[in-house]
Amino acid sequence: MSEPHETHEGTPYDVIVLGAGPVGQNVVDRARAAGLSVAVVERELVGGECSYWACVPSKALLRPVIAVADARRVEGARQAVTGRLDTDGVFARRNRYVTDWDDSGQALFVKSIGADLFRGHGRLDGPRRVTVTRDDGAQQTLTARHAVAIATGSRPALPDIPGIEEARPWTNRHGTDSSTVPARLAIVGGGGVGIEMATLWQGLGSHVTLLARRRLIPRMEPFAGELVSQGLTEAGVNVRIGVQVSALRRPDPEGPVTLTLDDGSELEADEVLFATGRTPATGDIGLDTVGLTPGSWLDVDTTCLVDGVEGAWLYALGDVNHRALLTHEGKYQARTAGDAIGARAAGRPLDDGPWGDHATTADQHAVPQVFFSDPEAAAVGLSAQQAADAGHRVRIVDLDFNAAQGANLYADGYQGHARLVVDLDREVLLGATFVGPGVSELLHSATIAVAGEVPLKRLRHAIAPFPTVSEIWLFLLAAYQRDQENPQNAST
Ligand SMILES: Cc1cc2nc3c(=O)[nH]c(=O)nc-3n(C[C@H](O)[C@H](O)[C@H](O)COP(=O)(O)OP(=O)(O)OC[C@H]3O[C@@H](n4cnc5c(N)ncnc54)[C@H](O)[C@@H]3O)c2cc1C
Ligand SMILES: NC(=O)c1ccc[n+]([C@@H]2O[C@H](COP(=O)([O-])OP(=O)(O)OC[C@H]3O[C@@H](n4cnc5c(N)ncnc54)[C@H](O)[C@@H]3O)[C@@H](O)[C@H]2O)c1
Repeated sequence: MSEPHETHEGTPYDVIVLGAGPVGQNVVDRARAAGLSVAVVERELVGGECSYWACVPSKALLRPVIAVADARRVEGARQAVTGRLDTDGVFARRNRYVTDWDDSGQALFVKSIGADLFRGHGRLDGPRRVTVTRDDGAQQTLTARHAVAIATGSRPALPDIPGIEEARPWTNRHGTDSSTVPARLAIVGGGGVGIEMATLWQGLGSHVTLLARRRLIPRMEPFAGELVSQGLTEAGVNVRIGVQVSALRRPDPEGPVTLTLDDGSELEADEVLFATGRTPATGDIGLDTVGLTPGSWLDVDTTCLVDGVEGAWLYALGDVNHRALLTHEGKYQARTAGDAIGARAAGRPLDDGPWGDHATTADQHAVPQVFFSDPEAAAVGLSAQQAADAGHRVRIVDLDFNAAQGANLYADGYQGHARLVVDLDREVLLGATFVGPGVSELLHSATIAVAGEVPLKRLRHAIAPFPTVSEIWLFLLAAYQRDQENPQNAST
Protein backbone atom coordinates (compact mmCIF):
# COMPACT_ATOMS: atom_id res chain seq x y z
CA MET A 1 0.00 0.00 0.00
CA SER A 2 1.31 3.42 -0.94
CA GLU A 3 2.38 6.29 1.33
CA PRO A 4 0.02 9.24 0.78
CA HIS A 5 2.66 11.88 0.26
CA GLU A 6 4.13 9.97 -2.65
CA THR A 7 0.77 10.27 -4.36
CA HIS A 8 0.58 12.60 -7.35
CA GLU A 9 -1.90 13.36 -10.10
CA GLY A 10 -2.84 10.14 -11.87
CA THR A 11 -1.60 7.79 -9.16
CA PRO A 12 -4.56 6.14 -7.47
CA TYR A 13 -5.30 6.56 -3.80
CA ASP A 14 -6.49 3.57 -1.84
CA VAL A 15 -9.48 5.49 -0.52
CA ILE A 16 -11.23 8.75 -1.47
CA VAL A 17 -13.57 10.42 1.01
CA LEU A 18 -16.13 13.01 -0.10
CA GLY A 19 -16.80 15.50 2.71
CA ALA A 20 -14.56 16.33 5.68
CA GLY A 21 -17.24 16.74 8.34
CA PRO A 22 -16.94 14.76 11.57
CA VAL A 23 -17.94 11.60 9.74
CA GLY A 24 -15.57 12.04 6.79
CA GLN A 25 -12.67 12.75 9.14
CA ASN A 26 -13.34 9.59 11.15
CA VAL A 27 -13.32 7.33 8.11
CA VAL A 28 -10.11 9.03 6.95
CA ASP A 29 -8.60 8.32 10.37
CA ARG A 30 -9.53 4.62 10.39
CA ALA A 31 -8.44 4.10 6.78
CA ARG A 32 -5.08 5.73 7.55
CA ALA A 33 -4.76 3.55 10.66
CA ALA A 34 -5.18 0.56 8.33
CA GLY A 35 -2.18 1.81 6.33
CA LEU A 36 -4.18 3.02 3.33
CA SER A 37 -3.47 6.15 1.31
CA VAL A 38 -6.38 8.58 1.54
CA ALA A 39 -7.59 11.67 -0.30
CA VAL A 40 -10.38 13.72 1.25
CA VAL A 41 -12.36 16.32 -0.67
CA GLU A 42 -14.02 19.27 1.09
CA ARG A 43 -15.89 22.08 -0.65
CA GLU A 44 -16.50 24.35 2.34
CA LEU A 45 -15.05 24.03 5.87
CA VAL A 46 -13.14 21.04 7.23
CA GLY A 47 -15.31 20.06 10.21
CA GLY A 48 -18.63 20.25 8.38
CA GLU A 49 -22.03 21.45 9.48
CA CYS A 50 -21.58 19.93 12.95
CA SER A 51 -18.53 22.03 13.86
CA TYR A 52 -19.69 25.39 12.50
CA TRP A 53 -23.51 25.53 12.14
CA ALA A 54 -25.03 22.67 14.15
CA CYS A 55 -23.93 20.67 17.22
CA VAL A 56 -21.01 22.78 18.41
CA PRO A 57 -22.32 26.36 18.09
CA SER A 58 -25.83 25.39 19.22
CA LYS A 59 -24.50 23.72 22.38
CA ALA A 60 -22.06 26.60 22.98
CA LEU A 61 -25.02 29.01 22.84
CA LEU A 62 -27.33 26.79 24.90
CA ARG A 63 -24.92 26.12 27.75
CA PRO A 64 -25.12 29.63 29.33
CA VAL A 65 -28.92 29.56 29.03
CA ILE A 66 -29.13 26.19 30.80
CA ALA A 67 -26.49 27.12 33.39
CA VAL A 68 -28.55 30.12 34.48
CA ALA A 69 -31.78 28.08 34.49
CA ASP A 70 -30.04 25.44 36.65
CA ALA A 71 -28.79 28.09 39.11
CA ARG A 72 -32.34 29.44 39.40
CA ARG A 73 -33.48 26.01 40.57
CA VAL A 74 -31.20 26.10 43.62
CA GLU A 75 -32.06 28.14 46.70
CA GLY A 76 -29.13 30.40 47.56
CA ALA A 77 -27.71 30.25 44.03
CA ARG A 78 -30.94 31.70 42.61
CA GLN A 79 -30.40 34.93 44.53
CA ALA A 80 -27.02 35.39 42.82
CA VAL A 81 -28.63 35.43 39.35
CA THR A 82 -29.63 39.05 39.26
CA GLY A 83 -29.13 40.14 35.67
CA ARG A 84 -29.78 39.06 32.10
CA LEU A 85 -27.38 36.97 30.07
CA ASP A 86 -24.51 38.95 28.59
CA THR A 87 -25.24 38.19 24.94
CA ASP A 88 -21.91 39.63 23.75
CA GLY A 89 -20.17 37.18 26.10
CA VAL A 90 -22.37 34.31 24.91
CA PHE A 91 -21.63 35.06 21.24
CA ALA A 92 -17.91 35.47 21.95
CA ARG A 93 -17.91 32.05 23.66
CA ARG A 94 -19.70 30.52 20.64
CA ASN A 95 -17.17 32.15 18.32
CA ARG A 96 -14.31 30.54 20.25
CA TYR A 97 -15.89 27.08 19.96
CA VAL A 98 -16.31 27.49 16.19
CA THR A 99 -12.78 28.98 15.94
CA ASP A 100 -14.32 32.02 14.20
CA TRP A 101 -15.34 29.73 11.32
CA ASP A 102 -11.66 29.17 10.51
CA ASP A 103 -10.98 25.52 9.72
CA SER A 104 -7.18 25.63 9.63
CA GLY A 105 -6.89 23.60 12.87
CA GLN A 106 -9.06 20.78 11.58
CA ALA A 107 -7.35 20.89 8.17
CA LEU A 108 -4.04 20.50 9.96
CA PHE A 109 -5.41 17.46 11.83
CA VAL A 110 -6.42 15.81 8.54
CA LYS A 111 -2.98 16.43 7.09
CA SER A 112 -1.26 15.36 10.32
CA ILE A 113 -2.70 11.87 10.01
CA GLY A 114 -1.24 11.64 6.53
CA ALA A 115 -4.27 12.25 4.32
CA ASP A 116 -4.22 14.57 1.31
CA LEU A 117 -6.86 17.33 1.50
CA PHE A 118 -8.37 18.58 -1.76
CA ARG A 119 -10.37 21.79 -1.52
CA GLY A 120 -13.27 21.82 -3.97
CA HIS A 121 -16.55 20.18 -4.94
CA GLY A 122 -16.25 16.41 -5.37
CA ARG A 123 -18.33 14.40 -7.83
CA LEU A 124 -18.29 10.73 -8.73
CA ASP A 125 -17.32 10.15 -12.34
CA GLY A 126 -18.09 6.47 -12.71
CA PRO A 127 -16.83 3.65 -10.48
CA ARG A 128 -13.86 4.56 -8.25
CA ARG A 129 -13.33 7.95 -9.95
CA VAL A 130 -13.89 11.39 -8.41
CA THR A 131 -13.50 14.80 -10.02
CA VAL A 132 -12.69 17.79 -7.84
CA THR A 133 -13.75 21.24 -9.08
CA ARG A 134 -12.07 24.11 -7.30
CA ASP A 135 -13.70 27.53 -6.79
CA ASP A 136 -11.54 28.90 -9.63
CA GLY A 137 -12.98 26.24 -11.96
CA ALA A 138 -9.83 24.10 -12.16
CA GLN A 139 -10.58 20.37 -12.23
CA GLN A 140 -8.67 17.33 -11.12
CA THR A 141 -9.54 13.65 -11.39
CA LEU A 142 -8.72 11.23 -8.57
CA THR A 143 -9.02 7.46 -8.68
CA ALA A 144 -9.47 5.00 -5.83
CA ARG A 145 -8.07 1.48 -5.75
CA HIS A 146 -10.33 0.22 -2.99
CA ALA A 147 -13.09 2.54 -1.85
CA VAL A 148 -14.93 5.82 -2.16
CA ALA A 149 -16.79 6.96 0.97
CA ILE A 150 -19.58 9.53 0.64
CA ALA A 151 -19.91 11.66 3.80
CA THR A 152 -21.43 14.79 2.31
CA GLY A 153 -24.05 15.29 5.03
CA SER A 154 -27.38 17.04 4.69
CA ARG A 155 -28.93 20.47 4.10
CA PRO A 156 -32.07 22.06 5.56
CA ALA A 157 -35.28 20.92 3.84
CA LEU A 158 -37.50 23.94 3.23
CA PRO A 159 -41.18 23.35 2.49
CA ASP A 160 -42.62 24.69 -0.74
CA ILE A 161 -44.78 27.45 0.77
CA PRO A 162 -45.78 30.59 -1.17
CA GLY A 163 -43.47 33.47 -0.23
CA ILE A 164 -40.73 31.35 1.32
CA GLU A 165 -37.96 32.89 -0.80
CA GLU A 166 -39.17 36.43 -0.19
CA ALA A 167 -39.20 35.70 3.57
CA ARG A 168 -35.44 34.90 3.52
CA PRO A 169 -35.89 32.44 6.38
CA TRP A 170 -33.21 31.49 8.85
CA THR A 171 -32.20 27.83 8.92
CA ASN A 172 -29.74 26.15 11.28
CA ARG A 173 -27.07 28.40 9.69
CA HIS A 174 -28.29 31.80 10.97
CA GLY A 175 -29.82 30.04 13.95
CA THR A 176 -26.29 29.24 15.08
CA ASP A 177 -24.09 31.97 13.55
CA SER A 178 -26.16 35.10 14.22
CA SER A 179 -24.71 37.62 16.67
CA THR A 180 -27.89 39.65 16.88
CA VAL A 181 -31.00 38.66 18.81
CA PRO A 182 -34.20 39.23 16.85
CA ALA A 183 -36.86 40.89 19.02
CA ARG A 184 -39.48 38.41 17.75
CA LEU A 185 -38.53 35.03 16.28
CA ALA A 186 -41.01 32.57 14.76
CA ILE A 187 -39.71 28.99 14.56
CA VAL A 188 -41.42 26.47 12.28
CA GLY A 189 -40.93 22.78 13.19
CA GLY A 190 -41.04 20.97 16.52
CA GLY A 191 -38.15 18.53 16.09
CA GLY A 192 -34.70 18.74 17.69
CA VAL A 193 -33.63 21.89 15.88
CA GLY A 194 -36.94 23.64 16.63
CA ILE A 195 -36.90 23.00 20.38
CA GLU A 196 -33.19 23.74 20.84
CA MET A 197 -33.45 26.99 18.84
CA ALA A 198 -36.55 27.99 20.84
CA THR A 199 -34.70 27.33 24.12
CA LEU A 200 -31.62 29.30 23.17
CA TRP A 201 -33.14 32.33 21.41
CA GLN A 202 -35.80 32.79 24.10
CA GLY A 203 -32.99 32.49 26.67
CA LEU A 204 -31.01 35.16 24.80
CA GLY A 205 -33.94 37.57 24.96
CA SER A 206 -36.07 36.95 21.84
CA HIS A 207 -39.83 36.53 22.08
CA VAL A 208 -40.13 33.13 20.43
CA THR A 209 -43.22 31.54 18.92
CA LEU A 210 -42.74 27.83 18.15
CA LEU A 211 -45.12 26.46 15.51
CA ALA A 212 -45.42 22.67 15.32
CA ARG A 213 -47.88 20.79 13.19
CA ARG A 214 -47.94 17.88 15.65
CA ARG A 215 -46.47 17.05 19.05
CA LEU A 216 -42.91 18.11 19.84
CA ILE A 217 -39.95 15.71 19.26
CA PRO A 218 -42.32 13.01 18.01
CA ARG A 219 -39.67 10.28 17.75
CA MET A 220 -39.34 10.21 21.55
CA GLU A 221 -41.92 9.01 24.12
CA PRO A 222 -44.96 11.37 24.15
CA PHE A 223 -44.15 12.59 27.70
CA ALA A 224 -40.82 13.99 26.41
CA GLY A 225 -42.54 16.44 24.07
CA GLU A 226 -45.10 17.32 26.74
CA LEU A 227 -42.48 18.16 29.38
CA VAL A 228 -40.34 20.10 26.90
CA SER A 229 -43.42 22.05 25.77
CA GLN A 230 -44.21 22.83 29.43
CA GLY A 231 -40.60 23.97 30.04
CA LEU A 232 -40.58 26.18 26.96
CA THR A 233 -43.91 27.73 27.95
CA GLU A 234 -42.61 28.46 31.47
CA ALA A 235 -39.58 30.14 29.88
CA GLY A 236 -41.94 32.41 27.94
CA VAL A 237 -42.06 30.70 24.54
CA ASN A 238 -45.45 30.75 22.82
CA VAL A 239 -45.77 27.06 21.87
CA ARG A 240 -48.46 26.48 19.27
CA ILE A 241 -49.11 22.86 18.37
CA GLY A 242 -51.32 21.70 15.49
CA VAL A 243 -50.69 24.69 13.23
CA GLN A 244 -49.16 24.94 9.76
CA VAL A 245 -47.76 27.90 7.86
CA SER A 246 -49.61 28.36 4.57
CA ALA A 247 -47.90 31.53 3.24
CA LEU A 248 -45.22 34.09 4.08
CA ARG A 249 -44.60 37.66 2.99
CA ARG A 250 -41.83 40.18 3.56
CA PRO A 251 -42.35 43.03 1.08
CA ASP A 252 -39.59 45.12 2.70
CA PRO A 253 -36.44 42.96 2.96
CA GLU A 254 -35.38 44.99 6.01
CA GLY A 255 -38.84 44.82 7.59
CA PRO A 256 -40.77 42.18 9.51
CA VAL A 257 -42.02 38.92 8.07
CA THR A 258 -45.69 37.93 8.21
CA LEU A 259 -46.73 34.28 8.44
CA THR A 260 -50.23 33.21 7.43
CA LEU A 261 -51.31 30.15 9.40
CA ASP A 262 -53.75 27.47 8.27
CA ASP A 263 -56.37 28.65 10.79
CA GLY A 264 -56.47 31.94 8.86
CA SER A 265 -54.63 33.96 11.52
CA GLU A 266 -51.41 35.89 10.94
CA LEU A 267 -48.22 36.17 12.94
CA GLU A 268 -45.64 38.93 12.56
CA ALA A 269 -42.00 38.35 13.49
CA ASP A 270 -38.63 39.97 12.91
CA GLU A 271 -37.18 36.69 11.67
CA VAL A 272 -38.58 33.27 10.83
CA LEU A 273 -36.48 30.12 11.28
CA PHE A 274 -37.38 26.90 9.46
CA ALA A 275 -36.46 23.70 11.31
CA THR A 276 -38.46 21.32 9.15
CA GLY A 277 -36.01 18.47 8.63
CA ARG A 278 -33.09 17.74 6.32
CA THR A 279 -32.45 16.72 2.73
CA PRO A 280 -29.37 14.70 1.66
CA ALA A 281 -26.43 16.59 0.12
CA THR A 282 -26.33 14.11 -2.76
CA GLY A 283 -27.95 16.18 -5.52
CA ASP A 284 -24.72 17.11 -7.32
CA ILE A 285 -22.18 14.40 -6.50
CA GLY A 286 -22.43 12.33 -9.70
CA LEU A 287 -24.62 9.55 -8.32
CA ASP A 288 -26.10 9.08 -11.81
CA THR A 289 -22.64 8.03 -13.09
CA VAL A 290 -22.81 4.91 -10.89
CA GLY A 291 -26.48 4.06 -11.48
CA LEU A 292 -27.92 5.83 -8.40
CA THR A 293 -30.51 8.59 -8.17
CA PRO A 294 -29.18 12.11 -7.54
CA GLY A 295 -30.63 13.74 -4.45
CA SER A 296 -31.59 10.46 -2.77
CA TRP A 297 -30.69 9.14 0.67
CA LEU A 298 -28.27 6.23 0.23
CA ASP A 299 -29.33 2.84 1.61
CA VAL A 300 -26.44 0.84 3.02
CA ASP A 301 -25.65 -2.59 4.46
CA THR A 302 -24.21 -3.20 7.92
CA THR A 303 -20.67 -2.26 6.79
CA CYS A 304 -22.12 0.90 5.14
CA LEU A 305 -21.64 -0.31 1.56
CA VAL A 306 -24.23 1.34 -0.69
CA ASP A 307 -26.96 -1.07 -1.84
CA GLY A 308 -27.15 -1.81 -5.55
CA VAL A 309 -23.56 -0.90 -6.49
CA GLU A 310 -21.39 -3.70 -7.87
CA GLY A 311 -17.89 -4.40 -6.62
CA ALA A 312 -18.01 -3.48 -2.90
CA TRP A 313 -16.30 -0.09 -3.30
CA LEU A 314 -18.90 2.63 -2.56
CA TYR A 315 -19.71 3.49 1.08
CA ALA A 316 -22.14 6.08 2.49
CA LEU A 317 -21.73 7.30 6.05
CA GLY A 318 -23.39 9.76 8.37
CA ASP A 319 -26.42 11.86 7.47
CA VAL A 320 -26.42 10.73 3.80
CA ASN A 321 -27.52 7.19 4.71
CA HIS A 322 -30.43 8.53 6.79
CA ARG A 323 -30.01 5.92 9.55
CA ALA A 324 -29.78 8.45 12.38
CA LEU A 325 -28.88 12.07 11.66
CA LEU A 326 -26.51 12.41 14.58
CA THR A 327 -22.80 13.09 14.71
CA HIS A 328 -22.00 10.27 17.12
CA GLU A 329 -23.90 7.76 14.95
CA GLY A 330 -22.10 8.91 11.81
CA LYS A 331 -18.75 8.67 13.59
CA TYR A 332 -19.59 5.13 14.76
CA GLN A 333 -20.44 4.20 11.17
CA ALA A 334 -17.21 5.82 9.98
CA ARG A 335 -15.05 3.92 12.48
CA THR A 336 -16.80 0.66 11.60
CA ALA A 337 -16.73 1.17 7.82
CA GLY A 338 -13.14 2.47 7.96
CA ASP A 339 -12.10 -0.78 9.61
CA ALA A 340 -14.14 -2.79 7.07
CA ILE A 341 -12.43 -0.94 4.21
CA GLY A 342 -9.06 -1.83 5.76
CA ALA A 343 -10.02 -5.50 6.13
CA ARG A 344 -11.38 -5.76 2.58
CA ALA A 345 -8.29 -4.02 1.14
CA ALA A 346 -6.01 -6.46 2.97
CA GLY A 347 -8.12 -9.46 1.94
CA ARG A 348 -8.91 -10.28 5.57
CA PRO A 349 -12.28 -11.88 6.43
CA LEU A 350 -14.91 -9.51 7.73
CA ASP A 351 -16.38 -9.69 11.22
CA ASP A 352 -19.78 -8.37 10.09
CA GLY A 353 -22.23 -10.53 12.02
CA PRO A 354 -24.37 -8.82 14.70
CA TRP A 355 -22.18 -6.78 17.07
CA GLY A 356 -19.05 -7.69 15.07
CA ASP A 357 -16.17 -5.23 14.55
CA HIS A 358 -17.33 -4.48 10.99
CA ALA A 359 -21.06 -4.24 11.68
CA THR A 360 -23.04 -1.12 12.63
CA THR A 361 -25.44 -3.19 14.75
CA ALA A 362 -26.04 -0.43 17.29
CA ASP A 363 -27.73 1.64 14.55
CA GLN A 364 -30.64 -0.80 14.80
CA HIS A 365 -30.76 -1.25 18.58
CA ALA A 366 -29.14 1.43 20.66
CA VAL A 367 -29.10 4.93 19.16
CA PRO A 368 -28.66 7.49 21.96
CA GLN A 369 -29.92 11.03 21.52
CA VAL A 370 -30.01 14.09 23.75
CA PHE A 371 -31.94 17.27 23.07
CA PHE A 372 -30.37 20.13 25.02
CA SER A 373 -33.63 21.91 25.77
CA ASP A 374 -34.72 22.86 29.27
CA PRO A 375 -35.61 20.28 30.52
CA GLU A 376 -33.21 18.06 28.62
CA ALA A 377 -34.71 15.08 26.81
CA ALA A 378 -32.55 11.97 26.43
CA ALA A 379 -33.44 8.59 24.98
CA VAL A 380 -31.87 5.39 23.70
CA GLY A 381 -33.34 2.34 21.98
CA LEU A 382 -37.05 1.79 21.48
CA SER A 383 -39.98 3.77 22.81
CA ALA A 384 -42.88 1.77 24.25
CA GLN A 385 -44.83 2.19 21.00
CA GLN A 386 -41.86 1.20 18.81
CA ALA A 387 -41.27 -1.90 20.95
CA ALA A 388 -44.93 -2.91 20.73
CA ASP A 389 -44.94 -2.29 16.96
CA ALA A 390 -41.88 -4.54 16.66
CA GLY A 391 -43.83 -7.33 18.39
CA HIS A 392 -41.98 -7.38 21.72
CA ARG A 393 -43.79 -8.37 24.91
CA VAL A 394 -42.90 -5.39 27.06
CA ARG A 395 -43.29 -3.93 30.51
CA ILE A 396 -43.18 -0.16 30.91
CA VAL A 397 -41.67 1.25 34.09
CA ASP A 398 -42.40 4.94 34.77
CA LEU A 399 -40.91 7.18 37.42
CA ASP A 400 -41.49 10.79 38.43
CA PHE A 401 -38.22 12.27 39.67
CA ASN A 402 -39.69 13.64 42.87
CA ALA A 403 -39.78 10.01 44.02
CA ALA A 404 -36.00 9.63 43.52
CA GLN A 405 -34.47 10.61 46.83
CA GLY A 406 -30.74 11.00 45.98
CA ALA A 407 -31.44 12.68 42.64
CA ASN A 408 -33.55 15.46 44.07
CA LEU A 409 -30.62 17.18 45.79
CA TYR A 410 -29.64 18.27 42.26
CA ALA A 411 -32.35 20.95 42.21
CA ASP A 412 -34.99 22.13 44.65
CA GLY A 413 -38.28 20.54 43.66
CA TYR A 414 -36.41 18.43 41.08
CA GLN A 415 -38.90 17.63 38.33
CA GLY A 416 -38.73 15.13 35.52
CA HIS A 417 -39.81 11.75 34.32
CA ALA A 418 -38.13 8.51 33.25
CA ARG A 419 -39.35 5.43 31.46
CA LEU A 420 -37.80 2.02 30.91
CA VAL A 421 -39.09 -0.34 28.24
CA VAL A 422 -38.32 -3.90 29.32
CA ASP A 423 -38.40 -6.97 27.08
CA LEU A 424 -40.31 -9.40 29.31
CA ASP A 425 -39.14 -12.47 27.44
CA ARG A 426 -35.42 -11.79 27.90
CA GLU A 427 -35.62 -9.42 30.88
CA VAL A 428 -33.34 -6.85 29.23
CA LEU A 429 -33.87 -3.18 28.42
CA LEU A 430 -35.11 -2.28 24.94
CA GLY A 431 -35.19 1.43 25.61
CA ALA A 432 -34.95 4.21 28.17
CA THR A 433 -36.06 7.85 28.19
CA PHE A 434 -35.19 10.54 30.72
CA VAL A 435 -36.55 14.08 30.73
CA GLY A 436 -35.36 16.60 33.29
CA PRO A 437 -32.50 18.94 34.17
CA GLY A 438 -29.10 17.26 33.96
CA VAL A 439 -30.26 13.98 32.43
CA SER A 440 -27.94 14.16 29.42
CA GLU A 441 -25.11 12.70 31.50
CA LEU A 442 -27.41 9.88 32.65
CA LEU A 443 -28.02 8.56 29.18
CA HIS A 444 -24.79 6.69 28.64
CA SER A 445 -25.58 4.30 31.50
CA ALA A 446 -28.79 3.37 29.71
CA THR A 447 -26.96 3.01 26.38
CA ILE A 448 -24.59 0.51 27.98
CA ALA A 449 -27.51 -1.42 29.41
CA VAL A 450 -29.36 -1.51 26.06
CA ALA A 451 -26.34 -2.21 23.81
CA GLY A 452 -24.92 -4.71 26.31
CA GLU A 453 -28.32 -6.39 26.76
CA VAL A 454 -27.53 -6.43 30.47
CA PRO A 455 -30.06 -8.67 32.28
CA LEU A 456 -32.15 -6.67 34.74
CA LYS A 457 -31.28 -9.24 37.39
CA ARG A 458 -27.64 -8.14 36.99
CA LEU A 459 -28.40 -4.45 36.47
CA ARG A 460 -29.68 -4.18 40.03
CA HIS A 461 -26.10 -4.91 41.11
CA ALA A 462 -24.89 -1.78 39.27
CA ILE A 463 -25.11 0.48 42.29
CA ALA A 464 -25.74 4.20 41.77
CA PRO A 465 -23.75 6.43 44.09
CA PHE A 466 -25.76 8.38 46.66
CA PRO A 467 -26.77 11.17 46.25
CA THR A 468 -26.51 11.50 42.46
CA VAL A 469 -29.02 11.85 39.64
CA SER A 470 -28.09 8.24 38.80
CA GLU A 471 -30.18 7.12 41.79
CA ILE A 472 -33.08 7.36 39.36
CA TRP A 473 -31.92 3.88 38.28
CA LEU A 474 -32.40 2.54 41.81
CA PHE A 475 -36.01 3.67 41.89
CA LEU A 476 -36.75 2.51 38.36
CA LEU A 477 -35.37 -0.97 39.03
CA ALA A 478 -37.20 -1.17 42.36
CA ALA A 479 -40.42 -0.23 40.57
CA TYR A 480 -39.79 -2.96 38.00
CA GLN A 481 -39.21 -5.51 40.75
CA ARG A 482 -42.44 -4.44 42.46
CA ASP A 483 -44.31 -4.82 39.19
CA GLN A 484 -42.87 -8.31 38.73
CA GLU A 485 -44.07 -9.24 42.18
CA ASN A 486 -47.51 -7.68 41.58
CA PRO A 487 -48.02 -7.95 37.81
CA GLN A 488 -51.68 -6.96 38.11
CA ASN A 489 -50.53 -3.34 38.87
CA ALA A 490 -47.93 -3.16 36.08
CA SER A 491 -48.09 -1.34 32.72
CA THR A 492 -47.56 -3.46 29.63
C1 LIG B 1 -28.89 22.80 14.58
C2 LIG B 1 -28.39 21.39 14.64
C3 LIG B 1 -27.92 20.89 15.83
C4 LIG B 1 -27.45 19.60 15.89
N1 LIG B 1 -27.00 19.15 17.08
C5 LIG B 1 -26.52 17.89 17.18
C6 LIG B 1 -26.00 17.41 18.40
O1 LIG B 1 -25.97 18.11 19.42
N2 LIG B 1 -25.52 16.15 18.45
C7 LIG B 1 -25.54 15.35 17.34
O2 LIG B 1 -25.09 14.20 17.44
N3 LIG B 1 -26.02 15.78 16.15
C8 LIG B 1 -26.50 17.03 16.05
N4 LIG B 1 -26.97 17.48 14.85
C9 LIG B 1 -26.84 16.62 13.66
C10 LIG B 1 -25.40 16.70 13.10
O3 LIG B 1 -25.10 18.05 12.78
C11 LIG B 1 -25.23 15.85 11.85
O4 LIG B 1 -25.71 14.55 12.09
C12 LIG B 1 -23.75 15.78 11.46
O5 LIG B 1 -23.29 17.06 11.10
C13 LIG B 1 -23.53 14.82 10.31
O6 LIG B 1 -22.17 14.77 10.01
P1 LIG B 1 -21.69 14.50 8.50
O7 LIG B 1 -20.19 14.48 8.56
O8 LIG B 1 -22.43 13.35 7.95
O9 LIG B 1 -22.18 15.78 7.70
P2 LIG B 1 -21.77 17.31 7.78
O10 LIG B 1 -21.41 17.73 9.15
O11 LIG B 1 -22.88 18.02 7.08
O12 LIG B 1 -20.44 17.39 6.89
C14 LIG B 1 -20.48 17.11 5.51
C15 LIG B 1 -19.31 17.81 4.84
O13 LIG B 1 -19.29 17.43 3.47
C16 LIG B 1 -19.00 18.58 2.68
N5 LIG B 1 -19.51 18.33 1.32
C17 LIG B 1 -20.79 18.17 0.94
N6 LIG B 1 -20.86 17.92 -0.37
C18 LIG B 1 -19.58 17.90 -0.84
C19 LIG B 1 -18.99 17.68 -2.11
N7 LIG B 1 -19.74 17.40 -3.18
N8 LIG B 1 -17.66 17.76 -2.21
C20 LIG B 1 -16.88 18.05 -1.14
N9 LIG B 1 -17.38 18.25 0.09
C21 LIG B 1 -18.72 18.17 0.25
C22 LIG B 1 -19.70 19.71 3.41
O14 LIG B 1 -19.16 20.96 3.03
C23 LIG B 1 -19.43 19.34 4.85
O15 LIG B 1 -18.23 19.90 5.30
C24 LIG B 1 -27.46 18.77 14.75
C25 LIG B 1 -27.96 19.26 13.53
C26 LIG B 1 -28.43 20.56 13.47
C27 LIG B 1 -28.94 21.08 12.16
N1 LIG C 1 -29.10 17.42 20.09
C1 LIG C 1 -29.22 16.69 18.99
O1 LIG C 1 -28.83 15.54 18.93
C2 LIG C 1 -29.83 17.31 17.77
C3 LIG C 1 -30.27 18.62 17.81
C4 LIG C 1 -30.86 19.15 16.68
C5 LIG C 1 -31.02 18.36 15.55
N2 LIG C 1 -30.56 17.11 15.55
C6 LIG C 1 -30.78 16.22 14.40
O2 LIG C 1 -30.77 16.96 13.19
C7 LIG C 1 -31.78 16.47 12.33
C8 LIG C 1 -32.61 17.62 11.82
O3 LIG C 1 -33.42 18.18 12.87
P1 LIG C 1 -34.80 18.87 12.53
O4 LIG C 1 -35.41 19.29 13.79
O5 LIG C 1 -34.61 19.87 11.44
O6 LIG C 1 -35.61 17.71 11.85
P2 LIG C 1 -36.68 16.66 12.42
O7 LIG C 1 -37.01 15.79 11.28
O8 LIG C 1 -36.25 16.07 13.69
O9 LIG C 1 -37.94 17.58 12.80
C9 LIG C 1 -38.57 18.36 11.82
C10 LIG C 1 -39.97 18.68 12.29
O10 LIG C 1 -40.53 19.58 11.38
C11 LIG C 1 -41.84 19.17 11.10
N3 LIG C 1 -42.18 19.64 9.76
C12 LIG C 1 -41.76 19.15 8.58
N4 LIG C 1 -42.30 19.86 7.56
C13 LIG C 1 -43.06 20.83 8.14
C14 LIG C 1 -43.84 21.88 7.62
N5 LIG C 1 -43.97 22.08 6.30
N6 LIG C 1 -44.49 22.67 8.49
C15 LIG C 1 -44.38 22.48 9.82
N7 LIG C 1 -43.64 21.50 10.36
C16 LIG C 1 -42.98 20.69 9.52
C17 LIG C 1 -41.85 17.68 11.23
O11 LIG C 1 -43.13 17.21 11.53
C18 LIG C 1 -40.86 17.45 12.37
O12 LIG C 1 -41.48 17.40 13.62
C19 LIG C 1 -32.62 15.49 13.12
O13 LIG C 1 -32.41 14.18 12.68
C20 LIG C 1 -32.18 15.67 14.54
O14 LIG C 1 -32.17 14.47 15.27
C21 LIG C 1 -29.98 16.55 16.64
